[in-house]
Amino acid sequence: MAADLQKWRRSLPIFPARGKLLKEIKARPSCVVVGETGSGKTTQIPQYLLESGVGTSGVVAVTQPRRVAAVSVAKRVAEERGCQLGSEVGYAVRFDECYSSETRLKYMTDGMLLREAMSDPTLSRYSTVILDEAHERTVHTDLLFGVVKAAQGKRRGDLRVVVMSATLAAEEFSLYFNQAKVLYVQGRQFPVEVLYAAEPQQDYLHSAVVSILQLHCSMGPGDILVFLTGREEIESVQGVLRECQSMFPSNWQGIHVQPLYAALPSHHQQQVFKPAPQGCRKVILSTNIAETSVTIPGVRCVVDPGLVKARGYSPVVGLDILSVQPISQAQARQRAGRAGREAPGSCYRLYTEHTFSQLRENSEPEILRCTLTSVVLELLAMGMSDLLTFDFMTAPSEEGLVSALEQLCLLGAVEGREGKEGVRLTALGGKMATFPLEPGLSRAILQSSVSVCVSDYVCSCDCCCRREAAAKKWCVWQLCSLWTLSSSLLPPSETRWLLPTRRFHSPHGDHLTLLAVYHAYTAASGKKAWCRENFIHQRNLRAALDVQPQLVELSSRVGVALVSNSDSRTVRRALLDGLHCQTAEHVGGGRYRTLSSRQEVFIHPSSCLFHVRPHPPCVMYSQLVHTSKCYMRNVSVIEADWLAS
Ligand SMILES: Nc1ncnc2c1ncn2[C@@H]1O[C@H](COP(=O)(O)OP(=O)(O)OP(=O)(O)O)[C@@H](O)[C@H]1O
Repeated sequence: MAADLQKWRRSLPIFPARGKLLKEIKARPSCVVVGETGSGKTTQIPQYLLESGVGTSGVVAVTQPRRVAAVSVAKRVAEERGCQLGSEVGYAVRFDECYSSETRLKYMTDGMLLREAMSDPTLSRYSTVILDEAHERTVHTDLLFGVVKAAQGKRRGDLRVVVMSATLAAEEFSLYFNQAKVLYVQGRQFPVEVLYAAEPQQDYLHSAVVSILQLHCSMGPGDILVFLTGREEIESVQGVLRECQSMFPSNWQGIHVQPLYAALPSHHQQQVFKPAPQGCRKVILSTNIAETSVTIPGVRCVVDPGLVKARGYSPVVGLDILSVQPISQAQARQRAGRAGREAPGSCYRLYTEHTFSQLRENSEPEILRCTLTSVVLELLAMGMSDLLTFDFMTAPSEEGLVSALEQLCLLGAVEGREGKEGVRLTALGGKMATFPLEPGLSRAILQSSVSVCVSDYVCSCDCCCRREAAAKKWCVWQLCSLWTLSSSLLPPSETRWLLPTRRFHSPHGDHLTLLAVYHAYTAASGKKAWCRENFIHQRNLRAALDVQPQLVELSSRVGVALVSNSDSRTVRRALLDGLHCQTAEHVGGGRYRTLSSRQEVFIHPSSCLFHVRPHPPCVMYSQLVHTSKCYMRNVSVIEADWLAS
């Protein structure tokens, strides 16, 4: 096996360029590598560096925009090197780490490296930082550009930076890193035939289902990867396929569906990399998290409806809204690239060639289209008190920065002059930055820990967490751990009202419903059977619980005692401390208006408050999603007079 893999490595398009790449990369502090998808950038360049001895002077970090890619690529590279994952090759993603003092090559999400930079701005542990999939321009990658450049400019002249991109538009990266040399890797591994719809499709979900069924009947061996926009769509397509299978078992029995989306816990995501059961064809229904870096073994065909759910800042609401948008041409190429990784493949675009030509070439940098509250908190935690001097590759708008500062001021995280210069992080802000959560959630945890003190004891270990739950104590921090995976814990919205989980519905809303599910699960004796009966994903719930000890540890690191509360009211008030900008009042007929911007919003059908009558007069929510209307997700009832205090 190891010998086969070595042969395979030598057959990759990047291999002939190995010597030249190493020479160029080692000769200069920064360079940009551009290569087609599948040429071998992500898996091979870090190994070449390791083999040339670079890892001995410090760890080689490779950043990825997404968890699933960081974990799956680390596994693959460990396999290619014949080592155990966590030894020479490891990974670090939010709430899941697998590396040791032996690790020389670490795949990590861009967010994780940024967190390390907060306590170690010169990244002293690393000899080389490889910023992969740079063309995606996630907020965290953009911030890392500034962080590594600043580190090189200070005491780390020896820090080597490699920016890797699959698009030819490398000039911007080169200019930013002081005219860094651009190295081109020729060739892709296998051809991918791209086919377009002859006419625009009215209903892309219907077209996706039809394409899957037709391909299943007509194509040879190989798996199918379908890009959809979110969990709801994935589950509805999965449902339709299941119905087809039960109605026409002889035709469709061989289809083995695997969902893949960000809120699925890591181990669940990793299932898609396993082969389909004997005699079956894997059909992977995925969001855009499978778009870059990942190789899903067996995939020969991609179905691409050309859409993505992305967040965008709404100046009207003053918050990010998730909505479905057309992808860019670069994304479409990345998607097609997933089909030609192990053999020639094909990609069915469910839109016309004309539509493709109208798509924007590259995605707009995320930093230009999201709220900057977390970004500003992270920058301040890294000691960048003058936001105007931060060397952004693409600077966000001044209004965006000011509005983020205002939000952080309201959350008690910053103090100082009104404006962008000379602001300081408060002690609370410093603690908030320690948690890898939205600033509002961190604030809620800290607030409940400090002032909501009806606790009977202080929790400091994992088994305490379970005792708290058994005693049905309400803990904001436990809730936050569930929240990180809330969208994958409960059954899909359209069936939720018919299911036994309905009995956990709290009249106070979704946050306490989640806690009620958690309490019932903890108290259940046969947990597996309980989850089956209640349509709860046990592994997802366990993954959420695994987050708890980490929150406990982070809290003790900032000198905070996590406490429990005996009533749900106190928990909601603590949550409101973090979410007070995300509140709305009922104005009649199920219509709500946000208190900050008077935007019209509705309770999402997945919420346990959706059917509640009369409508709660005042609510807080954790997210806005725009589909046919603007919906609030994860909604809880609050009392209007709490807002005044
Ligand atoms: N988990 C895996 N299983 C099987 N083959 C793999 C796996 N990961 C990578 N490969 C093989 O290695 C090749 C190179 O992958 P790599 O991720 O390094 O390419 P890349 O140039 O970084 O592409 P992209 O930008 O699309 O990620 C793939 O085309 C595939 O053939």
